[in-house]
Amino acid sequence: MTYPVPWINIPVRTALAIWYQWTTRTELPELSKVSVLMRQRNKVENTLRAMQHAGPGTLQVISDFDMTLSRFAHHGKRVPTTHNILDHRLLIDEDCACNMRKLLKIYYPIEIDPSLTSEQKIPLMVEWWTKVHHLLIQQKIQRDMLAQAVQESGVILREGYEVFFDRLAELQVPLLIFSAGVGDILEEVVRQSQVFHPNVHVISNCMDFDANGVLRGFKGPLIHTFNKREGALLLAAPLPELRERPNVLLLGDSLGDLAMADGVARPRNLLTVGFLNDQVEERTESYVEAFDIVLVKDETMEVPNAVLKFITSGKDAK
Ligand SMILES: Nc1ccn([C@@H]2O[C@H](COP(=O)(O)O)[C@@H](O)[C@H]2O)c(=O)n1
Repeated sequence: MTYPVPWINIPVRTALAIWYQWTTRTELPELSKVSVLMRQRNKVENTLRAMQHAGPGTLQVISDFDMTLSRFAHHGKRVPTTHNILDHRLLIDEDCACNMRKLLKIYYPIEIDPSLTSEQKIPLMVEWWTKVHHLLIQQKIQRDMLAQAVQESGVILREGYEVFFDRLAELQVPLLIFSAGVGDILEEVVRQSQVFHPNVHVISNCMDFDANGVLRGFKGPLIHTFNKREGALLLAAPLPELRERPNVLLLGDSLGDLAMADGVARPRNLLTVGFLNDQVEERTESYVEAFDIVLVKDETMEVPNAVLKFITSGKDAK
């Protein structure tokens, strides 16, 4: 007999902990779905209660963008990342597109390879991002064309994203989108999805345009998947909206995303949710070890929305 278990390769201790979490009651029924894995459900529930008790006024949400707020796949097809949205004839020529795809084929497997450490990956990620940004700058991309490229790209946010963004806005909880993607594209996706509310802040690789609106470089320090700690300390920590909020709900799809909360001064409670989209068997163990809640091949915001509803349904919530 076969069972629909997506984590067959994990140690017995972890498997038993997950089994226990499925067979006992929880205050959040969404956490009992088979796609939800938790190493320590008690810790998750205690953190949720502590955050609920502290109220939404103490909460901030920090989220990655590509393949976290945006979907990994839709109808069996990969959804483009913000970098891949730029692969549009309005913006770049065939040669450049071909080179970018070649680089993706080389470096993406390295990015998600569970047998390599972050230290081993970092120089290669810097190489990838630098080469791609260089190719893009040579294309003299026009700012005015970005909106159309996004519109025609097929990018799509996770099911239930409206509830997530709207609830945060309604409660005035800051949402920091911290992305190693392309900031201008990310912002356009959020804008076209009609959820770019005033509580949304973006840290990313932002394009630098000349007076004629032509791309001439990227502003600020390069952000890749595995240097988000530096970005958090340098760029997120000074943001006044986030400084006095010690409770953090963090969403990511890479182990590197866990560093996005490193800039939070005096953190009190941190709840981390990891979307495990790709190479599931190989990466389940490391994700379950690293994230509090792991969502396996889940293209929805169902669990983050349930968590958010729970945290913000206590005192001083609307
Ligand atoms: N040339 C590139 C470089 C990176 N990517 C992908 O973008 C993701 C980074 O953005 P986050 O919002 O997730 O921080 C990363 O996971 C890379 O796979 C790309 O597609 N092309």
